[in-house]
Amino acid sequence: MIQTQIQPISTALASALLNKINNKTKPLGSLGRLEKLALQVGLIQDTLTPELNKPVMMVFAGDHGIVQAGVSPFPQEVTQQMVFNFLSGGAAINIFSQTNAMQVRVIDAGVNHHFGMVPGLIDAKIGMGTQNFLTTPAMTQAQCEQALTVGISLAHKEFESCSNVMGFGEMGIGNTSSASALMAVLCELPPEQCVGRGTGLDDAGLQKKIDVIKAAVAQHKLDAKDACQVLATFGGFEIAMMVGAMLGAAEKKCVLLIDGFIATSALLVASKMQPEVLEYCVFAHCSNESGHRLLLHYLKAEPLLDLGLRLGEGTGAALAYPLVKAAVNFLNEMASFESANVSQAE
Ligand SMILES: Cc1cc2ncn([C@H]3O[C@H](COP(=O)(O)O)[C@@H](O)[C@H]3O)c2cc1C
Ligand SMILES: O=C(O)c1cccnc1
Repeated sequence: MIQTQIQPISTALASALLNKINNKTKPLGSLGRLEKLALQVGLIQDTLTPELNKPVMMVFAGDHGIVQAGVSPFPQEVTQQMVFNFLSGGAAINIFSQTNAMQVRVIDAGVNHHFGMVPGLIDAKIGMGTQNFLTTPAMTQAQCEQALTVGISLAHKEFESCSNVMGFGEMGIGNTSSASALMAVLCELPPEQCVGRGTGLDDAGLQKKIDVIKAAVAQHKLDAKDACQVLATFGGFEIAMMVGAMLGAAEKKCVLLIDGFIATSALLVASKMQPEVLEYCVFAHCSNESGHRLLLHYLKAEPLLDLGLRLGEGTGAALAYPLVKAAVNFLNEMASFESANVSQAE
């Protein structure tokens, strides 16, 4: 059903890259995580001189029927209001992307609003928000497949316009509930460990959200191995499209910048479909959303930043991008012991 073929990254240049890194004018290993990043990007691009071109931040927006169960403190219309905010450049993701020279794409994957022709908005609407997954699957298999296919082609389009580094962000009131349900089923974990306060639920709100996710997981009795069905049942249109875009980007050997809890839940789904996608990922940060740390641990991912963010939109991914750039730049531009005439350790 998935039309992507992701190659495992070639390790042919691993020792040459390590050699290049180790010969830079610094004590062995002293650039820590940046050295691992430089190696990863070199391997992804299969070159000793990687380049990061046209970084793009793809922000997928969609609405969620599960909001009817009272799982978010914010009303659903915030999703469409934030889409307008993204388009006029006023959201956190606009500011951080601009800070780091990343282009922002705003994609309507399934917001419950008729936008009509709005300049700058990519119309990829699958539906007017999902169904309430407490009672029925969030979307049909056909809608899920359509979202995946469109996501793949959006990433391919960016690659064809010369982008080889892509960040993934989202907007959708209620989507931490989707992400929690996806995590609980696919990681086979108790919902309590996967549910957090989202945009700021109080203790009673959190307990209610846990009860809702528990009831939904119990109601659908899904097979953890059927990632497509799990995605269709609990996903949002923006999450499903992000899954497709991640697979499409990895197929083209791009560097993927993975944001917070929701983007990581999309990657979890993608990794169940094609595990090789993980080799292309840079895990930007650990969100304060309860569940993200455990999800990262499950994926054996080491996040770069831990800033107490809990926003989404791609903000963590945009903030981590300069570290990836710094890694590539040191690999390409830093002097070696030989070129700078510096003595090595004895
Ligand atoms: C103004 C505003 C801007 C946001 N930007 C991202 N989110 C984040 O919060 C939402 C998920 O939280 P929950 O599941 O609790 O609704 C998503 O839209 C996510 O991107 C926002 C939320 C709000 C209110
Ligand atoms: O980590 C995230 O992506 C997140 C956390 C809380 C609310 N929205 C997004």
